[in-house]
Amino acid sequence: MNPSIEKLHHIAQKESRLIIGLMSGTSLDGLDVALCRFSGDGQNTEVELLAFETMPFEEGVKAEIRKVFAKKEVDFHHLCMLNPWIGNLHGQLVNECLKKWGRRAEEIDLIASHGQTVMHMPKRLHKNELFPNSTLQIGDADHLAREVGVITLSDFRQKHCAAGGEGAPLALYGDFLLFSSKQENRVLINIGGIANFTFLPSSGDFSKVFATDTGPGNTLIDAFTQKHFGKPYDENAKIARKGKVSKKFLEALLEHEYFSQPVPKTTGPELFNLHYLEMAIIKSSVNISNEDILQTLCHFTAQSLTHEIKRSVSLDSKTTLYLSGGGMHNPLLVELIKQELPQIAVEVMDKLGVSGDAKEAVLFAALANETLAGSGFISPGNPKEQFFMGKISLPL
Ligand SMILES: Nc1ncnc2c1ncn2[C@@H]1O[C@H](COP(=O)(O)OP(=O)(O)OP(=O)(O)O)[C@@H](O)[C@H]1O
Ligand SMILES: CC(=O)N[C@H]1[C@@H]2OC[C@@H](O2)[C@@H](O)[C@@H]1O[C@H](C)C(=O)O
Repeated sequence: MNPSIEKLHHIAQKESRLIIGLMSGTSLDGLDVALCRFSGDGQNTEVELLAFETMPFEEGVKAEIRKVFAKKEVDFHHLCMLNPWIGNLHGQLVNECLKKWGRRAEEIDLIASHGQTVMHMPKRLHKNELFPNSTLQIGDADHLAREVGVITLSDFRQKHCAAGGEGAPLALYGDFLLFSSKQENRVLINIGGIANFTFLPSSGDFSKVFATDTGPGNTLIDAFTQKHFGKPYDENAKIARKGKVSKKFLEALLEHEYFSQPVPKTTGPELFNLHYLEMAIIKSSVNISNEDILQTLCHFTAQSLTHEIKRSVSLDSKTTLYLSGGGMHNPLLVELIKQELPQIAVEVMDKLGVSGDAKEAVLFAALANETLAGSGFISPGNPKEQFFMGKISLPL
């Protein structure tokens, strides 16, 4: 038997497994690397976050990714070369983390790699009946597996699409396994480039659990700050706080069919980008300062998120909201979210034992744990069918 397959079989049966979860999101700030210890599977899954790092991308790396990121037309040669290059790069960053943590590759059972999303094209966006929901993550996992010398699971979103979903938000599955509670209904909000939330009812009934993207998280705030203020993001909303909200511009931003479509739904910077922003400025025919624009963009993120929560979840005193993702460090955004949901307790994910910055990387590790040792998840297209996510790359 192939020794790697034998090893995989052994790992699946172990009492506990060391899994490294990797996430590189739409903000392109860096690679999130979470070292987790898992035991059990399904609703008996237990996770301990042993170490976490965000390994920042150098400017040159960001520039190479931006050449293809969410672009309708790209240099195909470049895309082809980026795929193995990012796989190797992620591998090197994992090796740096292992060194920092004083761990050897041989101790790690598995890597769960999300890769870098470069295009997300669900049917609701491409509107072409000939083609299915589609999404593309690059950073080839064979290269990553060889670079680190650890079996790697990757490309989780394809199976979700193949099974009838849009390929996101996959947070649904990990959130259900790791953070369900019998004591309270939970709304787990993640504000990355795109914002999303998962609703976990205290009944534990999976048929009532859902997750959806809600619109932009930080993506427009970041893109606008980069273009007009030459900074990667508006730290602590310092610039936005100098401006005031423009009602007309906000209304124009909120005027898109996406916001009235039923949940679950996904989106990305393919829709919410600087072009979208410029169109909204033209539509609202306002003459506002860059500071006003940033202030209004914070309102846009907060309102699209909270409107969707209010529309699709019946909120009561037994509901707590937990924040994760980089946007939870934006004090203005958090203030606005709280204002929109005055009756609901708002906490940070850290309260549930996993740091809000690490959550998404931990989630992919949880998906890998389930693929290896569990009985799978209920398929998005057929509630009677179980499905598993992730492809296997062997280092040898
Ligand atoms: N102190 C802060 N003040 C304001 N914004 C902040 C702060 N810290 C982080 N952010 C925001 O968080 C972003 C990074 O968020 P995160 O790492 O969750 O994104 P991501 O994982 O790339 O996104 P996604 O979940 O959409 O894939 C930054 O680009 C910035 O907009
Ligand atoms: C296609 C893609 O990469 N989508 C990301 C992105 O970032 C946030 C939001 O948009 C979410 O849908 C998803 O990531 C998280 C981890 C998810 O699948 O739950």
